Amino acid sequence: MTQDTFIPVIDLAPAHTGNYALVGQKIHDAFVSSGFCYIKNHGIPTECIEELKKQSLDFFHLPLSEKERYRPKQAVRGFNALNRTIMYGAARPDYKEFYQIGPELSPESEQKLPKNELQGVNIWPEDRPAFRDAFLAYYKAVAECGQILLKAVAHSLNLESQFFEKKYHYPLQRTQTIWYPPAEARFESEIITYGVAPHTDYGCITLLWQDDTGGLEVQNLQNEWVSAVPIPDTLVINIGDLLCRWSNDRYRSNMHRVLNKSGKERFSIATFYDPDFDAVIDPSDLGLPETEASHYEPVTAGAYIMRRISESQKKKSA
Ligand SMILES: O=C(O)CCC(=O)C(=O)O
Ligand SMILES: [Fe+2]
Repeated sequence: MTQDTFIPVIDLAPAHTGNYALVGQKIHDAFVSSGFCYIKNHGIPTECIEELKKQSLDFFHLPLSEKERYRPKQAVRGFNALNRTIMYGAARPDYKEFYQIGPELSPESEQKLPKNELQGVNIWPEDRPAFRDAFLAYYKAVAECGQILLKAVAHSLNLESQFFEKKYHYPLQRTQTIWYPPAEARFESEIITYGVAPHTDYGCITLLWQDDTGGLEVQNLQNEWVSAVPIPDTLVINIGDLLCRWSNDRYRSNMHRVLNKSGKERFSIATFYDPDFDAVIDPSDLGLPETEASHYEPVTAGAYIMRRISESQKKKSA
């Protein structure tokens, strides 16, 4: 299998006009093998991406003491400095800085949900309204793309196209702009310092925009690392452990990592587009044939994601 077929480029254009079948078939083929694809015609305007990139790089280039004013009070929202986060199982913290925002619920919606740490308000640099505007514009645009994509994913699993919509009333959407500083010297020691250490994502679906630097690598079926080379005007899409579980292991949540060997800074925007906190994730929803047992008990999306986050924190302090 060549790299092109391992991480195929899928045109989302038909799905924008309601034709999910064609896109769904291609998504199915990608998600059963690599769990990754690129999508073109994702619908997010180039200016929207470029503006968030500009605003974010301006922010990341500020002195650390200035950025630290926006460090998280809760739910990892705001600015997270280098060495702040460590991937589960990793020897060292990730060599990246990131700024994260999440959903802000109306008081009525908040009341409907159990109190949880993923809820909260976003943190914004008060003197940078253009940063906030760019972030929120992208947040909305990428959610629209996510909704269309999920209709195609529903089709790919022989589910009605509204299947995911019903589980995404107030989605757990976390969007991060990520800055990987130039890091050549980091390869001299025997323990590699990853931009992001090898991992699978926790949730359902990840939509990633990456600049032209390169560095994202995905494990192939022989457990070798292959580059997810930057392709202009595309997003990289991958599934996480929760959709793998929901699909009763039909779809693969694949290992990936970031190694910024370029000697230059790298910039990406990751969106973890996950269901409602109280959405029940049950493989039986697929309408499994009698001969196929469900591999997993039902679990709520929020409980599952919180458990994965806290397990990772336990390993960090162990
Ligand atoms: O920045 C990237 O290319 C990927 C980041 C990633 O895999 C993650 O944050 O989970
Ligand atoms: Fe990831």
